[in-house]
Amino acid sequence: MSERSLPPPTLERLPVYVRVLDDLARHGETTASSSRVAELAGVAPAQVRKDLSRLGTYGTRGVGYDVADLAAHVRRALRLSDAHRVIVVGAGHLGQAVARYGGLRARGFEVVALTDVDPAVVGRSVDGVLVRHEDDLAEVVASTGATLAVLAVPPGAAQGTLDALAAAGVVSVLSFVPGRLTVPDGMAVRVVDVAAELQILSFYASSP
Ligand SMILES: NC(=O)c1ccc[n+]([C@@H]2O[C@H](COP(=O)([O-])OP(=O)(O)OC[C@H]3O[C@@H](n4cnc5c(N)ncnc54)[C@H](O)[C@@H]3O)[C@@H](O)[C@H]2O)c1
Repeated sequence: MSERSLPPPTLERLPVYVRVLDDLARHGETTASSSRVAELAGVAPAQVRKDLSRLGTYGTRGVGYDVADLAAHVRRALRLSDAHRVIVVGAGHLGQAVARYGGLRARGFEVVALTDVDPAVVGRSVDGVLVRHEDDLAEVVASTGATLAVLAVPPGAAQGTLDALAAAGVVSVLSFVPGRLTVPDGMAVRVVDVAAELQILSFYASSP
């Protein structure tokens, strides 16, 4: 199976495997069985074997997987071997928090610019990264080589900025904006709706 056509649930488990394998490597473990990876990832061992076989990786019977090789393989499947340059669109509360989050760089994502329309923030720097005017988006994408964007604008500005990102050549967007978006052709958008997630949790938190 081509990595382009991995089932979404498998794709969503891959970052968990990367974290688990990195932890094992940090603790000096060079090989790991599927059961060990499964235990640390909170997934069934058969599921781990199935996910990894979809990437064309198979452990050695009685030995397991080579931790470093497997981590490199999963990273390649996630295209994490290349450093990804990220633009944050909307330099408000959330956009600035994302740009300051050191965990992104640690995982291979470099925030290369923020954009905004508010003259109060355009020209400022957030953790050493310049806030550019949204009107310059195409030039910012071209000059930085960014392929990913984080969308953190008010809902009313979301569709326009998403379309502008597509026109500028950005192919993957993580959106924090609640509500429906029409995804331009050829673009992948993942939406994190914090309030909706909390609403789901409220179902578990309250007694009927
Ligand atoms: N703050 C949170 O905890 C949180 C949580 C979940 C979701 N969200 C959502 O994330 C988005 C951002 O939230 P926030 O709290 O950072 O808002 P914010 O008002 O602090 O920031 C939004 C920024 O977007 C800028 N902006 C407006 N139009 C723009 C455009 N066309 N191009 C570029 N920038 C533009 C504004 O000038 C502002 O700086 C909102 O849609 C919000 O609903 C926020």
